[in-house]
Amino acid sequence: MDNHKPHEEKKREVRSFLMAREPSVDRRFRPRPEKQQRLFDGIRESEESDSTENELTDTESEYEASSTATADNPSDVESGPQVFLRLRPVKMSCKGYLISDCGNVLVTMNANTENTSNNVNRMEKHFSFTTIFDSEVGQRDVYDTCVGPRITDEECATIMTYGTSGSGKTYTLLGDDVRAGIIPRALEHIFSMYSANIYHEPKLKVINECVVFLEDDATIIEQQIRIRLLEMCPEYAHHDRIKQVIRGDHSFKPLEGNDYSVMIWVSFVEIYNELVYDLLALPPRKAKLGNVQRTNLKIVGSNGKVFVKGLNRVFVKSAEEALKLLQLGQQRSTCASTAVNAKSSRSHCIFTIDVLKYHRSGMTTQNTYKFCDLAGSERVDKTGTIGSRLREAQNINTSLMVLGRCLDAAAMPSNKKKNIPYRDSKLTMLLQASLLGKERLAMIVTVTPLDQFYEENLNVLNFASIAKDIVFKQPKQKFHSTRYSGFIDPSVGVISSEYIKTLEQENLKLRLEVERLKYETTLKLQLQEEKLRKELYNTHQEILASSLKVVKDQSERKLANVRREHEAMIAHIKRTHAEKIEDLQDEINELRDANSDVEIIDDDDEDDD
Ligand SMILES: Nc1ncnc2c1ncn2[C@@H]1O[C@H](COP(=O)(O)OP(=O)(O)OP(=O)(O)O)[C@@H](O)[C@H]1O
Repeated sequence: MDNHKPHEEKKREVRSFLMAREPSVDRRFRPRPEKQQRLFDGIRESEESDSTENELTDTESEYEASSTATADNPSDVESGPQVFLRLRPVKMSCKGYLISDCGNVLVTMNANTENTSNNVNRMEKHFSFTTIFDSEVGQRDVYDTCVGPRITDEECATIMTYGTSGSGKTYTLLGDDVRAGIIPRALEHIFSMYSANIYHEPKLKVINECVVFLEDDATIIEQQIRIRLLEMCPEYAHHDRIKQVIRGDHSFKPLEGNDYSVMIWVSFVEIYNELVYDLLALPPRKAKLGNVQRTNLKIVGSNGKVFVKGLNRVFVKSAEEALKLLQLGQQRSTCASTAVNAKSSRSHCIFTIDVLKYHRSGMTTQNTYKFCDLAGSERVDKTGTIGSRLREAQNINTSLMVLGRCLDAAAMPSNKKKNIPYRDSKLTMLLQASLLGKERLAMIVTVTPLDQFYEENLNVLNFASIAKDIVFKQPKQKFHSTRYSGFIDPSVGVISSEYIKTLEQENLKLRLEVERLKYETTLKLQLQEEKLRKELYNTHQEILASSLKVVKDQSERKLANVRREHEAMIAHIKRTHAEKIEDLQDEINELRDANSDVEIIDDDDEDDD
């Protein structure tokens, strides 16, 4: 149970460690307030009756100020981010870190001058948390305290792990093959909770932070993307065992009711050296896993919504599929061996689970769970980091510093609130919704309780203390209006008479609509037929007229030719006959002449006789 009450403005003024300070800066020249103030004035007011008052004067103020003030109103704390502390198991216990008797305050003190660069850090400090998980606390309890209630209550939440390199951030989120982390548990929890109403087709999708209904061809494409990515995933041999372990650890209850359908999508994004990459990007066909071309994606802000443009959201049907994709993304993320962690994450990674719940009323609620594995803060001077590791570390530290500034601005009392500098880093841009209090924010701070990390741990704890002071309004649930009647399966569970009535009305409406459409279609067809017939007749007439004309012309031409030929022939025959007549006349004349000669000769012959 938490004991804080973030109400007094004075509380912030008495702090001496709000931000992690660069030890090399000479603090003597820092600007100081003109009016000197006694450090614990604000605390004494609320602690008048406290008998331990005098013992408090040589410690830092954080714990006293908040713990005493908040005991009477714990509900106030619930409205801010929850900040948990998890201590990594170490071989040798270290006296510098102690958990107070009340169980939610970490007391640090280090007399060893080698581990601290200034006197302030050597002082005893008290840091309070929502809950502290000692090194013996297992993954199950961490999940049940930090994440489980958010999922059971169906609240959007961002869960981020923050700490020095090697302190167990990735372990807390992912776990190992035996001790599942909070993400596998969350996936099992979600799929168990909605098991009866999981819809196995990607019909609704969040695109640019809006819920969109997918047509059949888009649904097929989404299924193909899902199958292709799953084919690339490494075989997750331990899944069955992990599933059994998780089910043994928790008893997730299915939600009651059947008047909704649920579709679940996952996405995985990496911020490396201030560039944003999609860890679930689909490679071009034939490209191997290692050859995936990484494209830097843009973060877009529109109408108060911030999203990564072109980020692949993948539809999943089971916790196993989602885990496979998580592993695939994990393989693609940037990690390297450093002085403190053999497999150190060199980037910030955000794994997002979107639960789209379509209600029969036509409303869709969107619950988003973001799991953010922040890269470890690092003292580059101590670890001797060089080259590309140094550049990574500088980028990591810068974005964490901006996150700290955002938390600091968000923690300001409302009358002193400044603009929160979200835009100063990609990480804070993406976490804007949770930093504004629109989504629940839980921060799991991981610490390796060893002397050698004392100063880094103090920075981390200071950072956490800022987050603890933020007060948010109650987060709102995201609603979308999307109509699609295909989701509800009436065969599931008991059907209410109201539901049947709605369906009958819907049915009647649809029948009438079908009749109306039929009538309209028939009318349209008839009109079209008539028009076509007319067009056909006209065309036919035109063709007939033109062919008639052609035939007429041709026959006239032929007739004229025949006539000419006949006339020529008659003339020729006439000429021939005239010539023949002339010849015959000539013959007749000759014969006549000859006959006249023969008569004369006969006369002479008679005389001779
Ligand atoms: N609570 C824990 N219980 C058991 N082992 C742990 C715990 N915390 C961390 N470890 C182990 O410590 C090692 C480093 O942890 P992890 O990789 O999670 O660190 P990290 O904080 O993510 O570091 P980095 O920022 O460099 O990526 C891992 O081998 C992990 O198994």
